[in-house]
Amino acid sequence: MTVPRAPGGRLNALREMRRDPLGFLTQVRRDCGMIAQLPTPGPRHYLVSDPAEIQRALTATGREFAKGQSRSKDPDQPGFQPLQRILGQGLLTSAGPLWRRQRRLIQPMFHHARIAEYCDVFARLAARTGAGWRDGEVREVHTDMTELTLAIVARTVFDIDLDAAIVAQIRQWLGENMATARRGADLPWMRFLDLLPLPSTRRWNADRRKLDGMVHDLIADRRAAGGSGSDLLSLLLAARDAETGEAMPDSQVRDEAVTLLLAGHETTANALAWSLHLLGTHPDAQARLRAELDEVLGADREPGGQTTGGHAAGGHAAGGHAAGGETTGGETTGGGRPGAADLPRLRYALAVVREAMRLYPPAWVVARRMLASREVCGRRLPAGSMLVFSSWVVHRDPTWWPEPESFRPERWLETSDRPRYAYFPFGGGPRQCIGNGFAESEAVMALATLCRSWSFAPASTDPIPPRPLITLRPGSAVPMLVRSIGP
Ligand code: HEM
Repeated sequence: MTVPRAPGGRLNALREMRRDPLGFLTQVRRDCGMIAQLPTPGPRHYLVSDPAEIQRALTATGREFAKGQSRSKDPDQPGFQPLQRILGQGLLTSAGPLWRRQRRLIQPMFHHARIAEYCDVFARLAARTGAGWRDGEVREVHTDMTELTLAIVARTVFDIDLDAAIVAQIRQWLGENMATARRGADLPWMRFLDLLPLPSTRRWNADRRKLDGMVHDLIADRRAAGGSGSDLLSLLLAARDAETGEAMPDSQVRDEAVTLLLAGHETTANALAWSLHLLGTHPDAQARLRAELDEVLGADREPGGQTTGGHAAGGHAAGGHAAGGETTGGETTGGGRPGAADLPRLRYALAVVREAMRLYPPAWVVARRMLASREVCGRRLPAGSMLVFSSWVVHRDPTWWPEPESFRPERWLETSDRPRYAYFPFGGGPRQCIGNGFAESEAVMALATLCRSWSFAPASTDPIPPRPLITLRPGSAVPMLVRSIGP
């Protein structure tokens, strides 16, 4: 049985896929069913939308699937992935024994007990973000959430401050280079543009050199200080090869550090920005969340996350005016701030985060290369084929989700017999996101802290289109009117 192809002729389909990837993939699923061949040049790409097949591929532990495009059938060879150009051989993009060793080494940073320790930092830094706001002003919350999540990962994983130059450099890199980073993702020949002195390539190279220099300075500082802390850099610097006893080369430490700084904040920032947008456009859900926060954290609160000392976070107001919600700078004094012990009871808050990631999955597509010929959805596919799993498509598939386009956090509090892999924002199997538990706790803590002291309403009626780059970002500013909630 042949696999259906995206209709409309290959060139037209390719143009459409590049113009509107989300709409195109959704249409292909609708027209062709659970499996369809995509119009990409080079190795064959198949869109697979059956949760059982997605589970089979992602959770396979043998030598059947690998990450990245390549002609190689060796699972230890990392194939091409656009992100390698910035992340090198870090955890996200490496393969084989290197990946296994590094995953074992880094995993303890993300153990449950460790995340519980981080919860206080999540809430404290979220309160600091709120402390920089004024009652009645319009905030661009995607920028605010990006600064917050970057500060969180910098503090928890690296023990460095938001004000550090490297944090500013990462922010600049992300702002200016994300489109270049995706170069070659679906048109392999575009990778050769890297060899031409285009302005985008020159900017990319200059920014990358700057970023590398900063990471190497950070490594040198940590090494000079004895590297005995419990943060990731100290852990990587202290690691010794079991056979040779050698330390990890600085280039590997650099790749892991940049991977975690990048993978650890961009995705969560998107999840939080979409969550606030959805709460703003669904006042009932926002009211229900606030009722849960009052019940779990107590009704006493400080208006607008009022603060009492130190320095408030700088911010990105999108206009508006100051009116009350005074800050005197610094860390908030508490006022019923959530902690790790509250997490199990913040069920609606978690439901909001999960529902936001269902509708706007930050990692909207995951792919695997087949190392051997096999049957997928009843069709035999050749070795070397790329299977493409789009959480955007599956998370909105009416086969699994009643009213798929509606924002309904309640669905996460109901029992359901939908297949496990009808929802896979963090991927699955051995290469599942290492920051899965970290990200969910962080998002719940941040949302609980902010929504406890502030209400959110959209400041514009313009719809916010999703922008599918490497992550699914809001395609425009997300301006929200923030109002301080009195005690
Ligand atoms: C809402 C937030 C997040 C989402 C949606 C997300 C999503 C994902 C997905 C889908 C993958 C698997 C990719 C694949 O199989 O090809 C992944 C891997 C990864 N993520 Fe996340 N992530 C999030 C937050 C984080 C955080 C907070 C960190 C670290 C602090 C992190 C670090 C990583 C790393 C290192 C990998 C590679 C793991 C490996 O291959 O062993 N992520 N993430």
